[in-house]
This record gives sequence, C-alpha cells and structure tokens, in this order.
Amino acid sequence: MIIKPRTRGFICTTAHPQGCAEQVRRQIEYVQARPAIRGPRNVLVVGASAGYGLAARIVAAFGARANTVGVYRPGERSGGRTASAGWYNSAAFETAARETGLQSFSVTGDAFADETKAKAVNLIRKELGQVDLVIYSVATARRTNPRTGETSTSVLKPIGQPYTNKTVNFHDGEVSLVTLEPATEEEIQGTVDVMGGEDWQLWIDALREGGALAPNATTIAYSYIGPELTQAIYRQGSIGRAKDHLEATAKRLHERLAAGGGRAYVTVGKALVTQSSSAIPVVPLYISALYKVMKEKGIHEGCIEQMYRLFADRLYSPNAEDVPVDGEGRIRIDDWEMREDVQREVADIWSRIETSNIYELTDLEGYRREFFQLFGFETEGIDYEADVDPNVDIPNIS
Ligand SMILES: NC(=O)c1ccc[n+]([C@@H]2O[C@H](COP(=O)([O-])OP(=O)(O)OC[C@H]3O[C@@H](n4cnc5c(N)ncnc54)[C@H](O)[C@@H]3O)[C@@H](O)[C@H]2O)c1
Repeated sequence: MIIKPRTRGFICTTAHPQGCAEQVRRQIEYVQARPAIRGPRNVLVVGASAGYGLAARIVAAFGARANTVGVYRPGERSGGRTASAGWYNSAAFETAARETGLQSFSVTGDAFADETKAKAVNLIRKELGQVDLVIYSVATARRTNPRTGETSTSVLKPIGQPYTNKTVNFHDGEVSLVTLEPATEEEIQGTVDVMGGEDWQLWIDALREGGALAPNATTIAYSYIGPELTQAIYRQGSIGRAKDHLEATAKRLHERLAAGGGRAYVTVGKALVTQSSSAIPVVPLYISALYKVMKEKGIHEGCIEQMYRLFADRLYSPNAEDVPVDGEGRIRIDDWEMREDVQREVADIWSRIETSNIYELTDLEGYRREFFQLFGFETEGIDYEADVDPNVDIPNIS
C-alpha cells in the first residue's frame, strides 16, 4: 500500500515502515561513529519503542554492546491500518541488533500489568540471567493499577490558578493564547498515579524478587525541569507533581540498591520533539524557539545525542569516579538547554512571537518535520509514492 500521514491534532494514526527503519538506522550510525562505551552488559528498557527509551536502547546495544530487552505496547497492524511507529522502530532495532550478533528481545504488553513484568522477569532469567541496567521511560495518559484495578488518567494542567500563555498549532503556524483551567485534586492524584514513580518501583521489586536484577544494578527514569516560562504548565503543574514523586522514588530506590553497590537516578533531560511532548500545550512553541537558538549555537541535541552523552559522560564516564549529580541527586543533561545565554535568547524570542513572524523567529518548520519523522514520514531517501508492505515481523518477540 502507499502510506501517507493521517493526523488528528497531535497524533498521527499511520506510520511508514521504511521511514521508521531509516530513522533508527541513523541513530545507530550516530552511535557507531562515536567511541565505544564500557557500560552495562544486560539492559532492560521499559518504554523502549520511541523517544528516550528507544535511543537509550540503541546506545546500550550499539555503543556498549549490551544485550537488551525492550518492553513496549503492542502496536501491530490490524485491518487496513499500518502498525505503530513503535512497532516499526522495534522491528528495525531488533533486526540490526541480531545482525551484529547482539542478543535482543521484545516483550510486548502493558508495562503497568503484573503479567508483563512476570513475562520480562522470566525471559531475563532464561536468556540473560540478570540485568545490570534498568531504564524506565514510559510516557502515557492512562494507567490501570494492578493492585486496585482502578484506571487513572494524567492531565497536563496548572495547579491553583488558571494559566494563560502563547501556544501554536504546529501544522499551520497559528499562534494563539490558550487558557488552561487548574487541575482538581483528583486530576493531580491521577497524574501522579500514571506518571509518578509507583510503577518504576514495582518493576524494580518484581526484578529483585524474581532474581533478575544484578545486586549492583543501575536504574534510571526521566524527568524535566525547564525554564520559567513553562513552569506553570510543567514543573509547577500536575505533571510536575508526578515528576516530584518520581524523584522521591529515585531516592528511595537509591538507598535500597546502595547496599549491593547499585544506584538509582532521575535524569533530567532536554525538551525534545516526541509523541508525548507534542501533547503538552505551550511546550511545542517553546521547543521551536529553543531549537532555533540551540541550532544556531551548534549545541542542538535530539534523543540519541542526549542518550549518548548520558551514557558516555555521566553514567559510565571513564573520567569520573561518581556520577555527577545536582543538589537533589539528579543527573542533568539539560545543562545546555538551561544555559543562561540560551534561555535569555529564548525569552527574547518568546516575547515577540506571533503568527506573522513564527517561521522567522522560531524553528517551527523543524519541529513540524521532526514530528512527522517520528512516524517515519518526511525522511530523506524514502520514496513515499512507492508501494510498501505494512506487514513487518519482529524477531524474538513475546
Ligand atoms: N520529550 C521530552 O521533551 C522529555 C524531556 C525530559 C524528560 N522526558 C521524559 O522522558 C520519558 C519518556 O518520554 P518520551 O518523550 O521519550 O516519550 P515517547 O512517547 O517518545 O515514548 C514513550 C514510550 O512509552 C511506551 N509506553 C507508553 N505506555 C506504555 C504502556 N502502558 N506499556 C508499555 N509501554 C508503554 C511507548 O510505547 C514508548 O516506547 C518520560 O518520563 C518523559 O516525561 C521527556
């Protein structure tokens, strides 16, 4: 079939298998062109099919020659539709990993379910023995708690009072003011249930109890802080409460793992175009301004550059005895985004943005292109008029 993008707001409901494979290939190539990392041997990535999780899996496999297990939601093809981008990404990863002689396995299912955890633990025990790095990178809007059976929903809202700021429709460049009503207590709790640290902790518990976690294992999950202008919607908003919970979980896990020489960290990443961040009001416009400034300064990074730096300069740096962390014990790879000169220029752009100058003042065109590239579209070297087979198998899947 000939596959074209079909969008609904910030969601693209189709994906292109060859375009996704090409995006994965480029990330692998980026890592292979850099110095090898003396890192982990066996790695579990929960939320492995896109964004930070996929990039971390690529760095672990192709940068450190680690065996990997990726957990992600099944997104296979049904009816006349294409499979999900995550499915095609994972197929490309698994194929490339096997071709280079690495062991790699996919566990598909709901990461929040006990059954998925048990499947991953059994697979690790059987195939790899234990994992010495666990990356938790799940981003979603809903979670069913396996203990209570209750389903929670996360919201992206301010807390306490309404918040008004500029936002953009990244398809047509229209800038407008958006006012977001504050989250209710129930909505805040729901967001913490979905995006906080509870499930990360449950994964570590399941791995430990199942004997699948090396005593000196490292585990990380991702957080975001960002500048003043997104504080009300992000860090001081409902999602910020979930990140506070995630960071508190890291401290608890760190204390527990320290006895065996293990460690747990939250890694504060940079704002990036991913399926999850495109759903946050205001943030895509901020990212467009940020990309413009960081590209001009030659310090722009995507997921793969961020994850390579996390492994090579932070977690497994040969030059540092301890992982460098901030006063709160967090690893910071948002250091370039948060640079004073970068933020000053972004704030200046922000004050001037309107529909008439958006493409000149910001990198909205780059944002839009990267959004489509997440689904395998607008990728150089792919013939989008050609007939492609949307059925793609993933080796080693359970
Ligand atoms: N994108 C950013 O700008 C940014 C910045 C800093 C931190 N982060 C954080 O990084 C983490 C990952 O986000 P991302 O932007 O890479 O998101 P993403 O949407 O690109 O990837 C999310 C991953 O989670 C998986 N997933 C979602 N629900 C699942 C479920 N129920 N079961 C199994 N897998 C599931 C998806 O398949 C996918 O692999 C999040 O904690 C996010 O807050 C993102």
